[in-house]
Amino acid sequence: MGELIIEVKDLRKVYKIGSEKVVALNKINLSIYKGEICCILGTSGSGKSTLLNMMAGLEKPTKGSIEIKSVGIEKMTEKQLARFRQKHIGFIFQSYNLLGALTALENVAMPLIFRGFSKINREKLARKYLNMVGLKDRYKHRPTQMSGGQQQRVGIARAFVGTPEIIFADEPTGNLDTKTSIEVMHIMWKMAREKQQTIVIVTHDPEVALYADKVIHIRDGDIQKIDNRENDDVYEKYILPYEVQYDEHLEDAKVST
Ligand SMILES: Nc1ncnc2c1ncn2[C@@H]1O[C@H](COP(=O)(O)OP(=O)(O)OP(=O)(O)O)[C@@H](O)[C@H]1O
Repeated sequence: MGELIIEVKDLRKVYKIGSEKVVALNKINLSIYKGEICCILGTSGSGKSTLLNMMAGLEKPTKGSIEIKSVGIEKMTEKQLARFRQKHIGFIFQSYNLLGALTALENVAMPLIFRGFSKINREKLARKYLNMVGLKDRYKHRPTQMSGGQQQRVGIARAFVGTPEIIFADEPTGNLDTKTSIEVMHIMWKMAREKQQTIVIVTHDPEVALYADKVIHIRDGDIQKIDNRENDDVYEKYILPYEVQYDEHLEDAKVST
């Protein structure tokens, strides 16, 4: 089965609003292995974001445990958590969360500051990752000068640039049209596979879940079922055909110029 990277045991989260209790997660048990592309799929209010936030150590559970690389993160202090996240985790957000005053290059280079890279190496790596997401000609652009799809590609480059072992993505295609969503899923899939990184994606969109090796169906705070797919299956069904189509477009472009 490979190396266990995230293990969630008997996880429960109850929010209290005044005298009312909302059970956001009931009793979640879950194992995620190194290199898996996972989707947490469910409708609005099912508990997806709560689960992701707890796996990322952004919220504390009411009960239960979360182990990442065999370390119980629910027991860590805020300072330990911050260091742990900087070292092992990348984030991708629905609304991109880029810094508006910075260029694409500066946004991507940002996580490398905390990892102790020199300025020259930060910029070199940031350029490499912007090239990988197809933004070779956008280094100097600021977020407002880019489309949503381009901004999310900057977000992806920023999440991957420090080669974290785990990437958490909360509705990464939530603000994008279908064509751009496919593009973004394609890029994330390829980048994660290249270095055997693990991705956990929260989504309400079954089309996004098509790219996952593991789909965790969640409803009313409970896991309904978990579907596992063969890695090659996703590649042959969704990645390869997209590349063939993309290459054809390139060929067309060559012929017409
Ligand atoms: N900070 C909070 N305080 C009180 N209740 C909360 C809080 N966060 C989430 N909830 C409740 O917990 C339940 C699960 O919410 P959660 O945001 O995890 O669902 P979701 O599946 O991510 O939905 P969405 O896609 O709409 O974000 C919901 O009933 C929600 O109202």
